[in-house]
Amino acid sequence: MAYNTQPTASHFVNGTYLEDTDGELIEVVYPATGAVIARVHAATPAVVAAAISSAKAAQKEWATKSGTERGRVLRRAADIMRERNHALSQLETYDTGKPMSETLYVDATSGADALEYFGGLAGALTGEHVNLGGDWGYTVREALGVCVGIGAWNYPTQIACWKGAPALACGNAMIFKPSETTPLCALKVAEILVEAGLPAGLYNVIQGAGAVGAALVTDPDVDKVSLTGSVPTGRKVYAAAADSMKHVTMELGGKSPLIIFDDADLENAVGGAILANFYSSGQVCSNGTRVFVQKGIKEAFLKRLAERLATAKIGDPMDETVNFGPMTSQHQREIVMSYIAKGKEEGARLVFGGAKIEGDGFFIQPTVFADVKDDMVIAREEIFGPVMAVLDFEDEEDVIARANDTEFGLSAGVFTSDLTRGHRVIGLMEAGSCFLNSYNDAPVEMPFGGSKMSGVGRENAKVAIEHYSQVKSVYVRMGDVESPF
Ligand SMILES: NC(=O)C1=CN([C@@H]2O[C@H](COP(=O)(O)OP(=O)(O)OC[C@H]3O[C@@H](n4cnc5c(N)ncnc54)[C@H](O)[C@@H]3O)[C@@H](O)[C@H]2O)C=CC1
Repeated sequence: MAYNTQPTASHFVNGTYLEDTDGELIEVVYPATGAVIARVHAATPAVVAAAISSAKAAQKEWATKSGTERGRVLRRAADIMRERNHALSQLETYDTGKPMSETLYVDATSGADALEYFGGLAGALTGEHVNLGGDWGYTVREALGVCVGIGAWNYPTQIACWKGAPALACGNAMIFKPSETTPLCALKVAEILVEAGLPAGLYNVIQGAGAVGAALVTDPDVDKVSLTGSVPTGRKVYAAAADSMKHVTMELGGKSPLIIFDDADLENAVGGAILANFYSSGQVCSNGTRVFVQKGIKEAFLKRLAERLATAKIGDPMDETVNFGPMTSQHQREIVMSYIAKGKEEGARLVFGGAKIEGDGFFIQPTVFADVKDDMVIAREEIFGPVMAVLDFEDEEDVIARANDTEFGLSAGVFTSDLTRGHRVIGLMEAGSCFLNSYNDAPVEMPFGGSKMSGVGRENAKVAIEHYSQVKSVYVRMGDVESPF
């Protein structure tokens, strides 16, 4: 099977597709060709209200079901996603431009993993008994209510599931607003959940840009907001949510360090640096874009990196042998090109790529700058594209200080064959998601998220349950009440 790129309607609310053509038109562009492949409309206030009221109405009953019952629905949805992986991957490729060689293995697959994992966990959610010496207490893990998920454009299916699965497992409803750049795949997630038996209203998808996101974040009936996006948007959303004391999860940007010591296995270090910079054409929040390479291995590293980059197959993302696709939007390509120009202007040494690939799609060559200095713009700001900055270092203590000298704290990686040193250095990294002799793995069993300006809270793993539920404590007195009056 293959999905139509044009969805049945723009939104999915209360168990079914919903259209309101009064909303602003959003054209969906296939990044590999620049062709318009679908048209949707931003949610009007009426659509936002319908999404919130249906979520609110459905959530109460959902929360009364046993975890096992809720989990069963999520696990069924995971199975359906896996059965339709090819069609979902194709749609994700149309939406994002990421090559099929990635989407077939990472996007719907990772979404299904989250549904399966939290589906399995749902039945195990319990409170605690607390012995108070005669009296006693217990705790109950309760749902928060109506949760809002707001997504970025790089992993639309995955983000829709990483937020939806723990929310639903805990007994919440979820209203998901995809990025206006990639609106298609979340609708399929909603369709599949309903097919798997999810009652209407519990997973709604509405389209739109920042204004629709802001309308959701400020609605008094919304109890929690989980955003995946940039730091500037995170600041706005966090502030807006604070006004009514909503719970938040913030998965924001980064400028993560990858430290390569000269005793590292060269092939693995080069492979790690490639995964840390060029997967999804560099549009990955956790990318290790500041690659600190110890002097002794530097020339060998750069030589082997260039050799391996020259074998990247760039082109039609639907061709399953292609492994490097376009940027997701024309706008993002312009941003990345301006950073490449800045790198040249600041005197970094361009050792690979650096140019647009002419044609209708939004392609850029994988790009590497060497001799980058810590204060250069390309070493300080998140580029969100295929641009690696290689920085030199000699001393362990020095590189730790430099790696941590950033407002971000999403990820960090270390390559070394000295495991004692590896753990010592990783232990000192100010980052939420770290990698030792690896980079960018994101299994659902591991927490994912950042420290410092890169975020608040964690997605995935058992810890996500803490962010989609709250604890009620109940004190039980076994004797008489002693009061002063
Ligand atoms: N830490 C993580 O897990 C990840 C973080 N990211 C980060 O996302 C960014 C790239 O994604 P973009 O879509 O360009 O980010 P963005 O910040 O421009 O937009 C993110 C989402 O927020 C919405 N939005 C914008 N203004 C809003 C407002 N005032 N109120 C509510 N919602 C609003 C947008 O419509 C979009 O859905 C990068 O900084 C990247 O590092 C991306 C993927 C994963």
